[in-house]
Amino acid sequence: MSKVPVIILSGFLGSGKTTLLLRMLREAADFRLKPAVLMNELGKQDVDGHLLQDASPDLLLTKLLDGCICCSKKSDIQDSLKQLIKRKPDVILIELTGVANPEEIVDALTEPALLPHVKLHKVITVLDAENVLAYNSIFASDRELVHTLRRQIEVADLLLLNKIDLISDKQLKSIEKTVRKFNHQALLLPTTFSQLDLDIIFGSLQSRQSQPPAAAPNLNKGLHMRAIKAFKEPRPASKHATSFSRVQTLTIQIEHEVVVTQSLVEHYLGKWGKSLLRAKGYLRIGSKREAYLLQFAGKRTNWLPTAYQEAPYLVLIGLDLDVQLIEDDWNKRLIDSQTN
Ligand SMILES: Nc1nc2c(ncn2[C@@H]2O[C@H](COP(=O)(O)OP(=O)(O)OP(=O)(O)O)[C@@H](O)[C@H]2O)c(=O)[nH]1
Repeated sequence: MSKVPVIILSGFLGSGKTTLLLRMLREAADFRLKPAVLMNELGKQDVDGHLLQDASPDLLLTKLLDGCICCSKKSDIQDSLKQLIKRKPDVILIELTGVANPEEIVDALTEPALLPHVKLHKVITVLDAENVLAYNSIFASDRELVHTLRRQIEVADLLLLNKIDLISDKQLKSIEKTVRKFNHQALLLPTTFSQLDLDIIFGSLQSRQSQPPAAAPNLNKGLHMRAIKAFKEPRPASKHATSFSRVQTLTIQIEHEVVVTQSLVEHYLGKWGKSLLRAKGYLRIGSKREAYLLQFAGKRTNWLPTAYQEAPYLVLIGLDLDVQLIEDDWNKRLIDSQTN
């Protein structure tokens, strides 16, 4: 079965994520797409879930309430997504809480139970144009939050600079300049009420329904909207790079009998510098062939003994990774280590 594309919607509280999601649900049918939604809210009360259900009564919707899935509810992501996948959606939309780091969710998609079933399509970050420049000073005492807000911008494939009805042209220019310092590659669209031509998001997706997908209609031709930088889909570099996102995931499958050393793996991971955001995997280490769970984050590598018995593998998550180069480098190191 082909992997279900996943679109992650991130952005600070009140920026316009649900407004965008509602729009996407309303227009998905025009692209012959059956979407499913995983919704995460910080509170126990499910306000946005009701809005979605009202707008789209047959919606495949799962909610994770009362906590951010990138920390306390991480273990629930798998179960929720598996439930949705069973219902055979064409695309899964995940709306994060305003304080979530989208990287963490990309990471969760690479867990063994999900990796064969889902692939990242895009990370979309919605920014509140009226407030985005003030966040750094407002939250100066909370470095983690400032970091999270910056990562929401840095890893996005599409940035909506929303609520531009509330700012002047001069402010808009200044925000564009600042945002571009953190992400010069994403498509950056100024919007009001998260209105954009959804062909940008849905256009490359295929319906799983039997009928061939129709040419995607350009529903928003009349919108006053401009792309600040021409959008260029990254070309898949190898069979692994099936994502249309800048955040790429490379899975290296390793033969059962292959044994590696910790230093080989650590040198290998260290080579990719800032472009490597995260790595993890299950590997057999040393002459005793002991199984270890590898966790690499923030340039630190941790090894934990594990009872994992399946075939070893290594997952790398990074920004604009040269997947072919990384794959070739691994194979070369492996051959060198086995022949020495
Ligand atoms: N003036 C103005 N208001 C907007 C715009 N986009 C959204 N809003 C309003 O801003 C409020 C918050 O929008 P939501 O879409 O719920 O924002 P959110 O990011 O989902 O918020 P959280 O669920 O708190 O994270 C709502 O009242 C929207 O109607 C816009 O472009 N301009």
